[in-house]
Amino acid sequence: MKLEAVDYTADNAAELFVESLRKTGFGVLKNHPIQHSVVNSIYQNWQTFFDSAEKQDYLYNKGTQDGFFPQSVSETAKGHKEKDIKEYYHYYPWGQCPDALKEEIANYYAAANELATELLSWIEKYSPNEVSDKYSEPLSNMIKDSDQTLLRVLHYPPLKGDETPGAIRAAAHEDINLITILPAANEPGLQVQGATSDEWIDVPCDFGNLIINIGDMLQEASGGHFPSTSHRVINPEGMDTTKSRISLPLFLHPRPDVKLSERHTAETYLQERLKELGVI
Ligand SMILES: O=C(O)CCC(=O)C(=O)O
Ligand SMILES: [Fe+2]
Repeated sequence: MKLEAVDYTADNAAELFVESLRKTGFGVLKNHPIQHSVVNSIYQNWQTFFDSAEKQDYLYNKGTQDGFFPQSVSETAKGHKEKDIKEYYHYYPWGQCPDALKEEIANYYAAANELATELLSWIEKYSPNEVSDKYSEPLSNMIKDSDQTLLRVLHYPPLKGDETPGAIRAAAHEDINLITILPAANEPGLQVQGATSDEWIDVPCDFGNLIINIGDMLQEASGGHFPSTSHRVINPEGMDTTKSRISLPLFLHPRPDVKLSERHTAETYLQERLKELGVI
């Protein structure tokens, strides 16, 4: 299995992109409308934030889950024992955010949401009829006016050598939401699981690529047609251990009342998964 970047401006982009999602759970776009300079600036400004003591003033709110999550409360992936080696900030338009960082991140959030709406309409267009018949409403509509869509700014600190044995930057997991939009990070490390559980494929990380992956909610809504594929972020080696890695996944969440399947609304699904993660 290999992941090829699809040119967003090509005539057959939608078809190729959805084919990649169907086969691998992942799609990679180049020449897309998200500006590299904006992503680069966000990486730099948030690196400064993570390097400062100011981050402690924005500690996450337990009830609403917005704000800074230090390494000490960071996630343990489902089925894993060790915490991931990461700290992160959960940005929601209604949530807490340092004033100096707000405008830039809010603009990115809006632009990436707009692109997500288009990509969900591509996914719907290239869903076979028996699959799209299952969608309780158009996929792009499911995220409209949702206050649940989460922008996570992730900081993987340099490795110090005293990490818990077996811990990695992000242990293998699947995303919970509908789809995830992830600009290529400033350092490599992201891998997606191949056909067998021990095959890991590097996600092409050329700066400027945009990576999109299927989450469990779309897998649920499509009756398994679109697979929510396991992925992970491995630890750097050699000189790279001294470098931080910043990434910026946008997790598109439907409104809580959206019916995903006979079994689940978006809300019941999310609550079940967050409990498993140990964050609520
Ligand atoms: O940092 C990355 O490249 C991926 C992060 C990720 O998969 C996640 O936070 O769910
Ligand atoms: Fe993920």
